[in-house]
Amino acid sequence: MTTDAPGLAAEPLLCVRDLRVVIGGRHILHGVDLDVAASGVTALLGRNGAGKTTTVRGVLGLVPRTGSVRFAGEETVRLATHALVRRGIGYAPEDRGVFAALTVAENLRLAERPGAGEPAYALVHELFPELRQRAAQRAGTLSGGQQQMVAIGRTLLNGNRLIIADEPTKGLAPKVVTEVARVLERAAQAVPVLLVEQNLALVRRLAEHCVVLADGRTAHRGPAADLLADTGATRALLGVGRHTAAAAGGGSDLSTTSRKADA
Ligand SMILES: Nc1ncnc2c1ncn2[C@@H]1O[C@H](COP(=O)(O)OP(=O)(O)OP(=O)(O)O)[C@@H](O)[C@H]1O
Repeated sequence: MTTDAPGLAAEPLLCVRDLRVVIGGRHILHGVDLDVAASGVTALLGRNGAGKTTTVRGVLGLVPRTGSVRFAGEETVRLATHALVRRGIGYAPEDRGVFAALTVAENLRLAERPGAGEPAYALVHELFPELRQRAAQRAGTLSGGQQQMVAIGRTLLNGNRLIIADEPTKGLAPKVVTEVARVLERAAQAVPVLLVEQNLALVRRLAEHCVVLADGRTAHRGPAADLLADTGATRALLGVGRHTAAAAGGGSDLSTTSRKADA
């Protein structure tokens, strides 16, 4: 199930093969295969502790890794993080990384990257007009959804070719999850997104393709809709039944059905 790229018509933008990560002598990833489509949203799923965040860190060169990480046709596994960032990978971390005491405009200004050309404020404001309206507002006073707009807006400023969003809905109320879904939907119109997510309703709404990790390995790859329609597969791979996987709105949170391995 993991040898080719099921469901991807065009050459993937990001192509990860046999990614392995060892931290402090502990084998965390044992061979992750992952393709990110050149458009739209690809979801990275798995129970708590499956290795999703470590995979993202491996792709970004934030942890020592082996295997192959091809980005836009170039092998990058030996590149340092700053070189990967320069090649156009934008990262929106799990905690959003927004500076609460700074205004929206200041948060965006801090994300400008020298050498990346003119910052794409026009694109950011076109996708998220609210960020222009709230330019002078302190980011700490924004809603969770608006803060996510800032986090994603920053990744769009520098002409990035891929955005990695790490659990953007974690800990958010259902209404805010809907807001974040709209943010991601708009962002994915401009740039392909790799979405690490536990909320299956969001995955159902946004993602065409998905990759499921289990115990540091790729357990499944294919169209997201097919996986979420398959009760047996969602139960086996993610530990949830159909009523949960198919639910609309902000529910279907994998993190409520499995516990952190290290908790
Ligand atoms: N720096 C580290 N040192 C030791 N073990 C680690 C380290 N980082 C992650 N791990 C372990 O590796 C495994 C995978 O963790 P990871 O955070 O990648 O999983 P995840 O799928 O993102 O989980 P979650 O959904 O809970 O965020 C877990 O057992 C975790 O405890």
